[in-house]
Amino acid sequence: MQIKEVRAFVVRGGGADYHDQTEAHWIDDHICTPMSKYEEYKQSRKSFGINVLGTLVVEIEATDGTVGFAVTTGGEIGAFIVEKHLARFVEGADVTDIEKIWDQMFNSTLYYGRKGVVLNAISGVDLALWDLLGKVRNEPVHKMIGGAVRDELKFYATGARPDLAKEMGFIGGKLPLQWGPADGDEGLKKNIETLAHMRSKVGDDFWLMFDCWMSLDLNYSIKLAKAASEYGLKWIEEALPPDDYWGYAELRENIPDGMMVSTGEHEATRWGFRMLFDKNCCDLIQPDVGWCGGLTELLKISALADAHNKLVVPHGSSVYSYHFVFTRQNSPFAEFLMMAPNADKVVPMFNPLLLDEPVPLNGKMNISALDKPGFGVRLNPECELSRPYIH
Ligand SMILES: C[C@H](O)[C@H](O)[C@@H](O)[C@@H](O)C(=O)O
Ligand SMILES: [Mg+2]
Repeated sequence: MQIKEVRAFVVRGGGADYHDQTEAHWIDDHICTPMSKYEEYKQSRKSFGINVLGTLVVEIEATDGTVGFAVTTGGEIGAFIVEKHLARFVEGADVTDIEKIWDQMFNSTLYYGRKGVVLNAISGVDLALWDLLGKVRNEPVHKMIGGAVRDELKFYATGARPDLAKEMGFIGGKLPLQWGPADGDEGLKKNIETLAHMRSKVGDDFWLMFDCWMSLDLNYSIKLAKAASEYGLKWIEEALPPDDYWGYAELRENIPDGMMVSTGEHEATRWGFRMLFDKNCCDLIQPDVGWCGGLTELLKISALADAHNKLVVPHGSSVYSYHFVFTRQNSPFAEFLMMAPNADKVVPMFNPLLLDEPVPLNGKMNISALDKPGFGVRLNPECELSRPYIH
């Protein structure tokens, strides 16, 4: 069956650009970033533009009227790339031409893409193609990529309240790091006090992790890891900027035994992840399927990781990662981002953009929750989309 049309829309306020929150929210409350060295950008990540892109919605319609769609972070820039550049490789192709379309999208944008928002746009088209194929074949995506290797998936929760996450049945809690090098030893002490306080509330067996969101330097990362090991930190996440492969390799050589180094959510393509493996940067990679190149590329990244004995736990991206994680032996658990403003209840991750978006119940999800064609979700008609470019 042929593809008739590709359409790219934008929408603000949560959704796939989950940092784009309109009200007070833990995810924008004094979280340490590479911009935290600037006082004016310390309190709020929105102040330096973490939510500047907004959500990109990609719709792909087949000649029989079936429509597949996907959402990712990309906004108007992403819509421009989809409509003005990528659409030409999709329209007129067969719904099964997923590999060829990916290769043409990647190679045609190589002169200005390779990573970042171009790969977000490619990922959005790729995920929409998988959704369309599933709807045409009346199959959930997980059944088209090898089938589930487990009936139940366990989740850890990312958010400000690991203590509440434990009560909700999650296997662990990932805390956003709040103080960085600019806050000196005083700030490092506060980070450890937060960890110690949470450890006292959750007991010894519940996983606790720090998400450092690219904000540290190597010396600080090693000091933080060593101090945090007393409180059983399971992994230190994205401590350094994504391109500092050398720093990650040195961090991994110097962290306490038993602690893991994770990174990858802002990495893209099999080549980017090969660098992480070849330089021994990490124990666990966290590609975002909406940013790394889509499902077609994540399958390649996952196989490479498996050959290097690395775990693949995708950065939280709702149904787009759940279908994948269920089908991979080296993806034994998943991330769930707590998108309630106080991290005190479970709400759909891409709220309010998707209808039928499954969420973990008691920290777990059964494969039956994904038994709908494609990725099994619908766009919320109450979310007003706009189409900034038409090709
Ligand atoms: C909580 C972190 O600061 C980020 O907001 C989050 O998007 C990401 O790093 C994660 O791993 O969930
Ligand atoms: Mg992270």
